[in-house]
Amino acid sequence: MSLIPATILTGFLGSGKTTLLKRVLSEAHGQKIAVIENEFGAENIDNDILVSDTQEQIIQLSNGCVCCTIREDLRSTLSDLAQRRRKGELDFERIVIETTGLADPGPVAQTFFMDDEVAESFQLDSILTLVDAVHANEQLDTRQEARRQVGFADQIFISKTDLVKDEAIEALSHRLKHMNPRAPQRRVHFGEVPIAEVFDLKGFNLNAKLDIDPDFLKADEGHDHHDHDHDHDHEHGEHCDHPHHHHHDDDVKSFVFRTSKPLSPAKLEDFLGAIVQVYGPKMLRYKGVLCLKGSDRKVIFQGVHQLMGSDLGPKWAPGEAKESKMVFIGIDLPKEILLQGLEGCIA
Ligand SMILES: Nc1nc2c(ncn2[C@@H]2O[C@H](COP(=O)(O)OP(=O)(O)OP(=O)(O)O)[C@@H](O)[C@H]2O)c(=O)[nH]1
Repeated sequence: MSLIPATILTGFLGSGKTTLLKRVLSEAHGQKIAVIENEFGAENIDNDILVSDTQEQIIQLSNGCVCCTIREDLRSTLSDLAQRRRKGELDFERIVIETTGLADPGPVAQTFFMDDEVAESFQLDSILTLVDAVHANEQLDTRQEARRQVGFADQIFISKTDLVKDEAIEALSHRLKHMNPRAPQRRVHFGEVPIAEVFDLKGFNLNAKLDIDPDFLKADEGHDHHDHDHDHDHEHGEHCDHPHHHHHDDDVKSFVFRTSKPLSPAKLEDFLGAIVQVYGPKMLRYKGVLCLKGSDRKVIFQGVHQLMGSDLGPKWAPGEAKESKMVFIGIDLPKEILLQGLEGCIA
């Protein structure tokens, strides 16, 4: 049986991974695609966003990051999928793994080489990295995960170019080229991209990854992911000596707000508008599915720093509990202020 091509979709928080994936799934008519969704927060919002008419299998790996704490889940999920496919219980031709925005793609890619069972069934086709034209410079300046995502990319997609001047995009593109000269770059508008530039790129080049990470093919016992007091901030992933070390669980935290009472759209707009003015820089990512008073449809609300927006989602299903849930991911977020303020937005 031929190997199942696998694509790792990565990119910092809110860079447009789900938007691109949704687009690809709806365009890839006739292809059966299994999707592994990994979210950092305790609630899976992407599931609500990723409603698609195609028949892909969507498997959730929530509440932990696939590159570290739940890496074993990824391994077992992949072998389980391959086994069920062999038995004829599942039918899919390829797999896409959407990582959390805080994932280091290195260890995720490693799974395809280090684990015999996975390696026997899957072949890593490429790592696709979304780069948010609005926030990338700051993310690359401050977050090692963002730099690793660019360093490991086989293909870079620059999103949100509609919000940024051309000169700024060119400067960003230049910076990305400097960080990763091998990866072709392409601008994408709300995930619009020809499918031929997403699948079967045969882009994964092991030698290039070994340049970035000489330990890529070594078993990582002894690597402790969270117990390091140094953070090697190299612009070039290529020169990082300690690629497995990262800190996202330490400084980035998430929490969830839930209510089963409808929210007032006006109060919510006022409150969130004010909150992002003050705490926007710390608000790496927030998203939610909301039940607003006067609306029979779900409202999908989300943002990155000061940039927020909402879309109408599907209708609440008959009998479905109309619960609003919002996940906030950030650094030193004022959890109590946010939770109390949101309570105050109940209609
Ligand atoms: N203006 C603009 N907005 C975009 C574009 N692509 C995505 N977005 C918006 O950016 C926000 C984040 O997009 P997502 O696709 O959810 O990002 P993500 O990378 O999946 O986010 P996480 O999984 O939370 O890390 C959403 O509000 C999108 O509508 C784009 O090209 N232009």
